[in-house]
Amino acid sequence: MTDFTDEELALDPHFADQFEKGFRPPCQLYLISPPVIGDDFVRQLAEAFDGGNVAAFQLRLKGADEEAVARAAEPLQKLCAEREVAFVINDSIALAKRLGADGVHLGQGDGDPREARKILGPSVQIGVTCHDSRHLAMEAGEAGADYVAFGAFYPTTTKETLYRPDPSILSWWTALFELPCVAIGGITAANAAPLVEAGADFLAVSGAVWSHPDGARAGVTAFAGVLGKA
Ligand SMILES: Cc1ncc(COP(=O)(O)OP(=O)(O)O)c(N)n1
Ligand SMILES: Cc1nc(C(=O)O)sc1CCOP(=O)(O)O
Ligand SMILES: [Mg+2]
Repeated sequence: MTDFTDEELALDPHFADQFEKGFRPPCQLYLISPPVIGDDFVRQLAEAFDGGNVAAFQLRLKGADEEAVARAAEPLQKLCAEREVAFVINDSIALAKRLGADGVHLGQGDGDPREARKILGPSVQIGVTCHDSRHLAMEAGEAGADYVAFGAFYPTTTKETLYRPDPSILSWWTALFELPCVAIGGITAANAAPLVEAGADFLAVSGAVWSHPDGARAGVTAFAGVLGKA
């Protein structure tokens, strides 16, 4: 654990200089699977992809054992490859390695990003949960993460959450660092605008897509109006 405060890090020009300032692409959608999926989920995911541009898909099956996640992953990973959507495994560096996933998402208790990099190599995307903490985000950047995730910005029934960042953490991050930031937690097409305006590079969304009353395709399409409008 690096021993310095948020304030010290924020003022450290060397740390900030690790990331070149430059062009930020428009905010994109990062789709998170429901925590439990049925046999029909490949079709639902294809429908979601038909609804608009999705940059990444995270397979997040909480409580399922590795074999079950690996079985579920096979057709989903194939579909993602066909649609040029990055396929990200939640929680498990070992499973991401075994499947040849495009990325792994690590919570604060899911493993060390430096260890993940050693195991997965330079081209696999490593994301790190940073809750509402500038300090955790700077540590993740220093450890070689490819993105940092802040949340939960809004109440959500998908996961029990303890943190509620202000959108200004996104503008603070993007003003200092080129490393992409992800906003997550209770995000809908109706409440996403402040996050996009604050500089989120990705909106990570689950419930608003999978529980959309008109289906997952409409759930993705609903975000078209707010994405990239900062
Ligand atoms: C993009 C993204 N951000 C945050 C999380 C949450 O990760 P974690 O804190 O490890 O919680 P679980 O998702 O494992 O319950 C995420 N999965 N994806
Ligand atoms: C998986 C997850 N992580 C969060 C965090 O705050 O780190 S919130 C969350 C749930 C995301 O699903 P929904 O879009 O349905 O709220
Ligand atoms: Mg996790």
